[in-house]
Amino acid sequence: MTTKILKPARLDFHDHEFRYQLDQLLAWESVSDDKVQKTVKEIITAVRRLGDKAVVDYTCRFDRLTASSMKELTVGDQQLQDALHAIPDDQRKALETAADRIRSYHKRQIQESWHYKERNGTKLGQKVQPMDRVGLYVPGGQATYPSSVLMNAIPAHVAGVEEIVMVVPTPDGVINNMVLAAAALAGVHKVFTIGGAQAIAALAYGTETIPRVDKIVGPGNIYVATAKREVFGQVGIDMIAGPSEILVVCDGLTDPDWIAMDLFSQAEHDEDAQAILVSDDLEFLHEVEDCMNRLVLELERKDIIKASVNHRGALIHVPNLKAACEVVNHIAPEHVELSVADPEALLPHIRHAGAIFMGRHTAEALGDYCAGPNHVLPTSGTARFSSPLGVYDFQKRSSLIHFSAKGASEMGKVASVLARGESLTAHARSAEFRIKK
Ligand SMILES: NC(=O)c1ccc[n+]([C@@H]2O[C@H](COP(=O)([O-])OP(=O)(O)OC[C@H]3O[C@@H](n4cnc5c(N)ncnc54)[C@H](O)[C@@H]3O)[C@@H](O)[C@H]2O)c1
Ligand SMILES: N[C@H](CO)Cc1c[nH]c[nH+]1
Ligand SMILES: [Zn+2]
Repeated sequence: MTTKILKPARLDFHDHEFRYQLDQLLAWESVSDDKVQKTVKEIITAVRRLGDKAVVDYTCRFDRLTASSMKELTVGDQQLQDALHAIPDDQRKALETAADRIRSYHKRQIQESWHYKERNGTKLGQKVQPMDRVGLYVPGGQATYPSSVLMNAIPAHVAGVEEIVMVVPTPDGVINNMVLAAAALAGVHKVFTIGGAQAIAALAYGTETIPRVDKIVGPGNIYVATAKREVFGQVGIDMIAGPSEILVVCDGLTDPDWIAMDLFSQAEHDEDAQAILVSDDLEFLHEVEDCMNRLVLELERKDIIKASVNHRGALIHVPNLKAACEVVNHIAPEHVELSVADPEALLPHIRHAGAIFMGRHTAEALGDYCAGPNHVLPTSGTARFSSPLGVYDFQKRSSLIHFSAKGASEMGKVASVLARGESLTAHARSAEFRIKK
């Protein structure tokens, strides 16, 4: 008998410790890890004090480079265009197809300015405008992500952002041409080959070379996520998009090989990634575990998958699919696959998930690349209050208020009473000056 290398946790909905066991598995300790926070704070302080020099030093240390100035970490326009021409035809076509689909999906998210007029001529509304300058974080530590370039940059472009600055780490100095080609295709304006907390700090505070941005978006590892949380307030951020997660709900009738590989598709991102299968068919859970143990041997990233599945993976037995939806809502996963005969019937019960993949044929991997919706999604339960990255993340709103003389006189009386109730007499008198005598 061969020993199984993958041993995901086995949980049972009816076990009296089920909630406790599940919460233990969900805790992503590293986010609040004191050591990570200390490191990130030190990096941010150094970048604020020393600018480019600190960015270059940390980049050399963490990405194993030998650069001596930011010039060596800056990618010029010509290099982006060269990369676009250098990649093989099939890669260029796939990037273009994905870009077209992402663009056409995101165009539907554009928010327009609006206003209305009251009877006395007063006009009220909201002016929607793009941000001036945004920073895109494209991860690059353990894998390269041309798809994340498209997912970050296209919505920014559709929103009309004037300047799009991208950062991407290049460990050991290896630059991925497809990443640069995607940046050229998506209309990124500036690219720096830096990553981690030093890149986030540079975008948030600016350095001699790196312009300070208004908002930083994009996924990343614990250092990136912790740094984004730390600089929030100085700049806007989109969400905490950390290690990838997949939760598959299956009625036991999908090919177990498909389900095993769907789980691996997210486990292979990161040792901290999380892959969970929930089913009302106990026999099917055993079958999937066997498939996982057979298929993992064929995969290049088996070590990462092993760490992810054995530390954070789970096979959960539930009494029925309604209970499966309760589990989904408790976890609020980044991705949920409804691999069941009638996904529409389950949909009304799903309240919290970054993206919902409907039916046996909808592999989550399609959403990662080319379905059209964004793959930058809330993780670690934050789908309870966060949404996918979208055009709305790159637009901001200002209220519009234009009183007619009659409107100012009428509302002046209301404001006066409220202001005096707050003992703010300058407010009251400012409103009262406009009341018709
Ligand atoms: N949620 C999403 O939308 C989404 C999309 C794509 C990827 N992801 C996730 O993004 C993450 C990418 O992580 P990654 O590591 O591959 O790349 P990354 O670019 O996020 O991190 C690499 C950087 O981390 C920093 N770093 C590494 N070790 C460090 C240390 N000991 N001290 C200080 N800094 C250190 C370095 O500066 C390095 O450049 C994965 O977890 C993946 O699952 C999420
Ligand atoms: N699954 C990731 C989001 O969690 C996105 C991605 C990019 N490439 C492959 N997958
Ligand atoms: Zn993925």
